[in-house]
Amino acid sequence: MSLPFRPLSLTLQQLQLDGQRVLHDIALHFDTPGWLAVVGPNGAGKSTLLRALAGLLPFEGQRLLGGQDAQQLTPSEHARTLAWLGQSESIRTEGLRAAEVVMLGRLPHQAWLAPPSTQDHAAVEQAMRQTQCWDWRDRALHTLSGGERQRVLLARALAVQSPLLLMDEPLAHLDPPHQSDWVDIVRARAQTGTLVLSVLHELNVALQAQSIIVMQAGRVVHHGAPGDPATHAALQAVFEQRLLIVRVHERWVALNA
Ligand SMILES: Nc1ncnc2c1ncn2[C@@H]1O[C@H](COP(=O)(O)OP(=O)(O)OP(=O)(O)O)[C@@H](O)[C@H]1O
Repeated sequence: MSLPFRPLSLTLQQLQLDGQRVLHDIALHFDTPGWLAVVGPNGAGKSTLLRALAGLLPFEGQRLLGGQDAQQLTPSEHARTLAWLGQSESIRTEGLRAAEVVMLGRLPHQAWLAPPSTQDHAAVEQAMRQTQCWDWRDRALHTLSGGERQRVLLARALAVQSPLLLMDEPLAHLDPPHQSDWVDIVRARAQTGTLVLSVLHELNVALQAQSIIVMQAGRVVHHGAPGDPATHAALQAVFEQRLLIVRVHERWVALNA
């Protein structure tokens, strides 16, 4: 059972990496569950923003979780509250079976050295069935294809059952049917009290989110609904007017111009 939803806020004056200012002047507040997409051109700062929101990078500013300084939470409370799926994650998985990798998502729920509970096993099975990787639960992760592996890593993030779920390029390696499945999964999670923040390069998937955060040159330049003409204008501006956004079968679709 997931924890109750907690609002997440970020007030960031600046974030530097190796002495370079990568993000600046960002204020974001998420006070309801839902699915949001972060988009923008290469190098805009999307991954860095998501890492800052996840508490993985230090910055000048403040991050609040449930109204309190996120640094005040214990590591395991933080890990139960916020699950993270990184871009092209390289975890040391030699010898680990897919189900064991997904079980890593349950660590924040387990007492020190205690074996996984019935609830942990149920959460792993549910997540692996959702991402359709249960059939290869006994296979070593390194023997899986890129898309199969990504579905296992996605299951690991889902198995945490956290109220906040941050994913950087979760659709990497996924074929179109599994991209559609991912949309169904995050929509279902959003409806049951989870905030899903996802960095996406696939604009046509991002346009199905509840809300879109548009970034350019280290800043958030727009935050709005996918059907809002202001969102379309912001997307066209950051992508140098090289896309068209049109309505097809009740959906907004981005076409290369
Ligand atoms: N360690 C670093 N030192 C200096 N600059 C960095 C470092 N890591 C990233 N950057 C720079 O920070 C900027 C933002 O990078 P980030 O990965 O957040 O962009 P992004 O929007 O996710 O890009 P992409 O769409 O290409 O994945 C880029 O210009 C990048 O070159």
